[in-house]
Amino acid sequence: MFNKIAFIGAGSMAEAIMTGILAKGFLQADQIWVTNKENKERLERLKNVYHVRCSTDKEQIVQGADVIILSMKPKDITEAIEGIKKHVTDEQIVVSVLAGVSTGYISEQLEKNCPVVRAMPNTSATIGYSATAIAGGKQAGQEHIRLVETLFQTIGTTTVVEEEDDLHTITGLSGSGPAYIYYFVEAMEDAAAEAGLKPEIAKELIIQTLVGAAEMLKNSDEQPSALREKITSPGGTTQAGLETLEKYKYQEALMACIKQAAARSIELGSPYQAKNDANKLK
Ligand SMILES: NC(=O)C1=CN([C@@H]2O[C@H](COP(=O)(O)OP(=O)(O)OC[C@H]3O[C@@H](n4cnc5c(N)ncnc54)[C@H](O)[C@@H]3O)[C@@H](O)[C@H]2O)C=CC1
Ligand SMILES: O=C(O)[C@@H]1CCC=N1
Repeated sequence: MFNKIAFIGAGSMAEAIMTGILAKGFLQADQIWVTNKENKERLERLKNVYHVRCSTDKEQIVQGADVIILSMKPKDITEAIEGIKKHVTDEQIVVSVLAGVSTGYISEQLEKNCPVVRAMPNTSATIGYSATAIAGGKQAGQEHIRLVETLFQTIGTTTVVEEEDDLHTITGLSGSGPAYIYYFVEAMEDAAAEAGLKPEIAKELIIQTLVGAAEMLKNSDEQPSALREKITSPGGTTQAGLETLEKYKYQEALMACIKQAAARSIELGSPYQAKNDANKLK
């Protein structure tokens, strides 16, 4: 399906995606080409660990790639596109995993008619468990979106959204989401340690509790609130715990967290809106 994929940006997200692709055998290592801004040591490491092709020669990276994955920070998008645009053709699919930046801006900077697709994965891609949301830009047809879905399905699930602007909320929800879970686990570990539990015992119990709750959410027809109520015996331990969370406004804090992350996505993308962007922020 794809003969060559080019990553422009060689950071943690690019690494997570390429790890997933390689683990699934979707592409061979020598079909994955990677470049970054100027960190040759980092490219050398990726080459040694994953046996992918690394180069600082942008033409060599981009030429003949079926898909070009933009995976730099939003602030670097303009310079990165400047570095590759003369090598990009209308036949290539450009995929951006950048928070906030619109497909319209990317098309405008590329000065090409190639399809641009925006994807928001998360780092669980590393083990094939990303929840990736995808939205097509103006030049992207259903066939391009489907091809991009096929690619991202190697690193987890894909969900196509009609409204590109929904990706801001999604970034705050599932793009950043794993970090909130890890933060939550840090607190559980600290609480266990303070109470004198051995870290390895606590870790095993915490992880299985998370996996079990996730599987319940996935497999049960019941709402999260109903599942919660089943655990909460009147006057019991769970009630005591939940009341404490309520006292600390836990739900309010989490909702504010997701809203703030989404607002930050809008903010990060705001310098990079296309002049004539149908997807311009309302
Ligand atoms: N880390 C995460 O969990 C997620 C990140 N993202 C998005 O992925 C993107 C990358 O994030 P990370 O991998 O965490 O960042 P990172 O800082 O680890 O990596 C960024 C990479 O871009 C390269 N770069 C910078 N300027 C460049 C240029 N002009 N030409 C070529 N390469 C250039 C850097 O050298 C570096 O290799 C961001 O836009 C972020 O919004 C999306 C979903 C999840
Ligand atoms: O923190 C960030 O900006 C990126 C986007 C989603 C996850 N990490």
